[in-house]
Parts: sequence; structure tokens; C-alpha cells
Amino acid sequence: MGAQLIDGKAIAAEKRKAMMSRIESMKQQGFVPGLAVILVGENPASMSYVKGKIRDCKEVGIYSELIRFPDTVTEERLLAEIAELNENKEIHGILVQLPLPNQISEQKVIQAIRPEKDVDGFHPINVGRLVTKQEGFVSCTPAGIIEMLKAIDVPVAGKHVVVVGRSNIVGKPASLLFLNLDATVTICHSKTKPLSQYTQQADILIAAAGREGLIHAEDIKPGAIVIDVGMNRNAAGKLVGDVSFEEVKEKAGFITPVPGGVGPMTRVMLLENTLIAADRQNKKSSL
Ligand SMILES: Nc1nc2c(c(=O)[nH]1)N[C@@H](CN(C=O)c1ccc(C(=O)N[C@@H](CCC(=O)O)C(=O)O)cc1)CN2
Repeated sequence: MGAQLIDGKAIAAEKRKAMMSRIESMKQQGFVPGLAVILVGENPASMSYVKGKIRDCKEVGIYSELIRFPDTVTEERLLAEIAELNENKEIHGILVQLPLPNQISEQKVIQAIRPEKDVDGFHPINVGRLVTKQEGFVSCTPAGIIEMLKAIDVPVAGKHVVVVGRSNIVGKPASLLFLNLDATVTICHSKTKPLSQYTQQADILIAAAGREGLIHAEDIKPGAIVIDVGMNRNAAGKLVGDVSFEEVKEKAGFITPVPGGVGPMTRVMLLENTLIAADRQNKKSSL
């Protein structure tokens, strides 16, 4: 293997360890950070992600509540729950696991969460804050990618970052984060042709299109940093990314695995955002 592996699982574990003493000192000051997670329906992947979030909270000492609804729940009921959580002083972060069933507008739900408690960073106010480089909350996956690059000491300023994917959760916020860090950013998507012409120019390539085998060795620059955000099930039912790992690892400088790369960083950044939310709300209430 030519490339160095970026071990997201290990970086996330270190970050969780460091958080524990911060949480301990918060508790000594008399307040406990709290996260509410809302899960609608029984999508097995969503159930497993939510279980992981609750487990992570327990591990580091964050108070958490899991609120479950059947997939027949009305939008009105869900919005009423969020309104209550917005007022709950023990809850500093609110997260609604996506996707939601068709009868519920994701945008309405996201916009019902108070921006101060929007630890997913999906509220338009927080997206606007990211656009204008103001303090807010940033979506956990792109925030986790930046933390990973920090952990391996890779400076971003002046680098050409090519982001493949334009989702609201990953592609768009990742592009803005890199731009705010003075990178030169190119955003590609399903209509970009020919994709390889762009990806071959990337010093840092973010593959976030959700398509197995999208990026091959010939699509990258030798020595590039390759971050694979894809999470796809292959024909054998195995979890794979957007990058053909076995061939790309021979040519890249650094590469993230799937699983064990970006996923664990997404999880740990939710804890980080919850601590930031708790800290800000605590400071505001003691003014
Ligand atoms: N409200 C939100 N909904 C969703 C988000 C989100 O950030 N907020 N992101 C995804 C799902 N997601 C977190 O919610 C998530 C997905 C995967 C992982 C992860 O750790 N993956 C592991 C592999 C897990 C497996 O084996 O299935 C890895 O990559 O190592 C964490 C978080 C959509 N919804």
C-alpha cells in the first residue's frame, strides 16, 4: 500500500477521551450537556446510527434522550415535540434522524429546531452562518473531515480541493468549510463531464456522491489525499465507499477506509457540537 491510512476510528476515540474531562468540569460547574435524538420509523440503518449516538453520549457522559415515533406520525405531532424540546432547559442539542417518511417535510422539521440547539447544523440560519463565516453549527460529516485533516497535520490553505457531491449534508457544507480555510474549491456532481478531468487535479479529493466504484486509480493525482464519504452496500452486501480502495490506495498519499474513516468522525462531531451548544447556552443563561 502506497498511501497512509487515515484511521477515523482512532482519531474519534482520541477526541472522545479528550471530551470526557471537559464534560467532567461542566458537571462540576453544575450543568450536564444534554442531547435529544428523534427517530421516526424503523429503518434499520437509522436505528443503528441512532443507537450509536446514544451509546456515544453515554460513553462520554452526555445526558441523552431517544424519542421514537411510528412512521405514521403526523408532521404536526413531530413539530409539537420539537417545540417542547426547544423549551427544555436540560436539552442543549436536538437532532432528527434523516431520512423522514414522505408525509413529513424535512425542511419544516429542520426549521422548527432552534438554531442554537441545531447540533446537526442543517437549519438555514446555521447554513447562512457557514456561508458568511460566522459562528454557528456545521454539519457533522464535513466538520469531521476537517478534524481528520487537522489530526494528520495537513494544511488546507492554497490546496485544490475537489468535492464530488452537492448534498446539503455533505457536499455543499464541505465545499464552504474548505473555502473558508482558503482552499481553492471545485464542486462536481452527477452532471459533471468528464468527472476525471476535475478529480485528477485534486490535492484533496472528497468523494461524496453515494456511488460505489466512482473513483478509480486513474481518476486521482499521485499522492492526493482521498477522503471517501460514500456508504454503499455492494453486491455481496458489504459496506463500501465511492472509491475503489484497493487500487486507489496504491497511488494516493493518504486515504480513508470505509468503514472506519469518515463515519466515526461524523459521530464524534455530534458530541462536539452538543458540548459547544451546552457551553453557549450555559454562558447565555448566566448573563
Ligand atoms: N440527522 C442526521 N441524519 C443523518 C446524518 C446526520 O449527520 N444527521 N448522517 C447520515 C447517517 N449518520 C448519522 O446520522 C451516520 C452514518 C454512518 C456512520 C458510521 O459511523 N458509519 C460506519 C459504518 C457503519 C455500518 O457498518 O453500517 C463507518 O463509516 O465506519 C455514522 C453516522 C444520514 N442521516
